[in-house]
Amino acid sequence: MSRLPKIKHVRAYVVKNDGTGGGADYHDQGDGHWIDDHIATPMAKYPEYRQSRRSFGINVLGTLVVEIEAENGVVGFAVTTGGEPAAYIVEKHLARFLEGRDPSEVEKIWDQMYFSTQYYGRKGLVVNAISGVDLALWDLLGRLRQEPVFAMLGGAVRDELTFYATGARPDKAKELGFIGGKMPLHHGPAEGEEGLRKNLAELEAMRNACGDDFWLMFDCWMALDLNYATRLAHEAHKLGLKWIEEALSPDDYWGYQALKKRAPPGMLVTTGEHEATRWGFRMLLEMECCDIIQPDVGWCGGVTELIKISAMADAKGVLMIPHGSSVYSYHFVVTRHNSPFAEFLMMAPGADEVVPMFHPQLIGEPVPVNGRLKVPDAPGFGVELNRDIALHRPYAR
Ligand SMILES: C[C@H](O)[C@H](O)CC(=O)C(=O)O
Ligand SMILES: [Mg+2]
Repeated sequence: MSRLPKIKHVRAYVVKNDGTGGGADYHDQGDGHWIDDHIATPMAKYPEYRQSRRSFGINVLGTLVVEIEAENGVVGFAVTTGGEPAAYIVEKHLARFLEGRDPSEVEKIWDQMYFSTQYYGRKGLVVNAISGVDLALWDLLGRLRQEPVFAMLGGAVRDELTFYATGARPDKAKELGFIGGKMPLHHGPAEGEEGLRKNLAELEAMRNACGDDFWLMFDCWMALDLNYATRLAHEAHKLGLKWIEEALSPDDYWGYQALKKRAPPGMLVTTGEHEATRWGFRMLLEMECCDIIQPDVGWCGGVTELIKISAMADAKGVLMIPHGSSVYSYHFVVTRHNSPFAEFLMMAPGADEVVPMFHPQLIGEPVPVNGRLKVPDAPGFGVELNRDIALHRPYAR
């Protein structure tokens, strides 16, 4: 019988979205940032949406902040994306499954959040909102038990994390001590042979700058078709590309299955950052779509669901390297043998220095030094909410 204080209140906030918000909505950056500089996307077939992802609304949702307060005044919180629509779902629908309940009932609460929203949810925004609540609940539980989340997940299996960096400057990432650099693919199929040549020229330039042994990867952000992805994989293999990421639509399980068969031996096919729940990842795993799954813990269902996803991948001999998500993934990665390294998203505009991934929303957010990080052992996820940022609670009850 748990002796924890009951949950008193759930609150959902949004952070003002003005194109310079950053934080958990890391695509919400100002002009001149590498993350919005002609990156290949499924919208790039429309020339007017090719140069900037903000032009088609990549940052329209903004950040969601969920706070869960226990009867004794202890507050757990989490940040993720989803903004105002997710805040509505949290306050108007999900909060009822937490308030008045024991915070240790994570499984039952998750089950009720998921199945009560299944008729309009299952993936995307709704599971994003569920993830935010689940992460805040784990944070609260850690604070109440005075334990870091990684300890509640079974404890660390290694002393520190090692990171690859995602950004437009793998050469800088190498200097900064990362084990690899994942570059955004800049040109999609609509830019034809010339675009393909430019993609390969960028890879070649980075290969020359980084040397033969440094990992280089392409992040294709769902932009390609099977034929283009297969051609890119074979040409890039000659330049030592380690993996081709999220080449196709997340719904195209059949395409991923074919790509994995067609990719050159030794090149890894990775995907999953826009996939959700044990059922979505079961499709990727059973259909043998990829070599690495990349769930985002703030989008795939939270820690409670990541436990199940990770176990399935482990049993299949597939690595799980979560997408971005800062401390929320670090606490998980350090506890699992099939997550041997982690991703760090370079949020400096030029991708040339290490800055906190979710700045300015988290206080005390740890960053890798020389590509390495010891996960802090403060209670919960070990970070505090920056109360100096403008938080807005649109659906206060
Ligand atoms: C660089 C990618 O287009 C995206 O912004 C981030 C991502 O997919 C990743 O970190 O992985
Ligand atoms: Mg990616």
